[in-house]
Amino acid sequence: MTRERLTQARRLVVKIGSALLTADGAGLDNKRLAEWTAQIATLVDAGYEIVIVSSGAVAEGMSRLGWTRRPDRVSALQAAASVGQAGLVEAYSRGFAAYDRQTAQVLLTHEDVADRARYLNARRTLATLLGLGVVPIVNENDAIAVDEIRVGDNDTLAALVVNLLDADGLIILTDQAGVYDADPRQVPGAQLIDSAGAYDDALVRVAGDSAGALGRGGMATKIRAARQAADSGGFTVIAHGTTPNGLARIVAGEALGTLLLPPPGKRRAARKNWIAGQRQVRGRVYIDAGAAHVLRDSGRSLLPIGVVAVEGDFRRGDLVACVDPDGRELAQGLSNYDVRDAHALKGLTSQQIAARFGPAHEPEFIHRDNLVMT
Ligand SMILES: Nc1ncnc2c1ncn2[C@@H]1O[C@H](COP(=O)(O)OP(=O)(O)O)[C@@H](O)[C@H]1O
Ligand SMILES: N[C@@H](CCC(=O)OP(=O)(O)O)C(=O)O
Repeated sequence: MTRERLTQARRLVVKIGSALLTADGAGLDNKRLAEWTAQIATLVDAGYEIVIVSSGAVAEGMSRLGWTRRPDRVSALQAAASVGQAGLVEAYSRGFAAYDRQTAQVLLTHEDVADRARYLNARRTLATLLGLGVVPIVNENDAIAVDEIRVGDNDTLAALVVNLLDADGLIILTDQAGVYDADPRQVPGAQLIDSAGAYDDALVRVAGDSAGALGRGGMATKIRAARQAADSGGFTVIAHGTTPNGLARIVAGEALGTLLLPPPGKRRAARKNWIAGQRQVRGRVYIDAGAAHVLRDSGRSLLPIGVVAVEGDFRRGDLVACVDPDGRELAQGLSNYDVRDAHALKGLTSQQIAARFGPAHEPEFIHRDNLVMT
């Protein structure tokens, strides 16, 4: 029954991890890659819109450069990624050319989804490519991404693309048949989970964060990605990438891999997804019990009168966290004030603000459209 919704999906993000793509440090596994391109080309011919989020740049670069050990130095990793990315896209475009399909390389950093204008640009470009019947191949722009602007792992990047494009679902192909009730590499008798709610607490306990030698996040980032995809109403299937004709079978509703479903009725507005996808919190806003109550229960804006203290260095439009009187983070949102104004305005009523600072000041500290509960 739950698998039925997969048969209605049309726009999909398919994430292929390093663990699968690279034959144990010996460069790209071209045979597997040919199988995925064949499957995806067939689905696109049948009317599906598919974005591939592909890892493997670092691993392929290492192989091309003759390195056997993953370097620790960031600059060496970035060099390997730039060498390998060229090989990666070459391999995909060769694969799809056999089916008369064009591919496009789209390299993103966190800044491309954090900055509103760049986010909208990325969305428009990807949507235009899909409209043209092109298969976008997305990866993180590892050559220039340093920690501060990095998404960090491609499971999360793929979920961001799901949110960006309002995709119906995410299929994460990896080197395990799905999510087990314990890490199958550590626990031999572990049982495969057929389906679960993306937000089920039990999932977090079963997912170790140990990745393979080439992967980055292990199962923990995949579960987090499923939650992020669920926030825009998308399902996630985590499945083994070498199952014959696996993608077509998954979208036909066959019980392959683990299906993680969004909670019923959950579909956050694209703008709120964008806020939730932000990583860099620039400040903290301590709110009183009354403000915590209206934020939690009535979905209203945060007004300065409910703010007790502020800290951090933020400007208007930056992301700040709202902390309740018990010290728990309750929400995140985009501040209407910079930190100096915030200090001056905290605790004041809207009338006091208008009287002291003139009507130009926005009455909300964070408008409810720019606020996401955490
Ligand atoms: N509960 C679990 N179920 C399945 N795999 C798990 C689980 N917990 C941890 N893992 C590990 O996660 C690994 C996959 O993550 P990773 O190596 O990052 O792959 P990829 O490169 O495909 O992202 C598996 O090989 C497995 O050892
Ligand atoms: N962007 C990196 C991969 C990062 C990553 O998340 O890897 P993985 O966990 O294997 O999907 C690369 O192309 O090498």
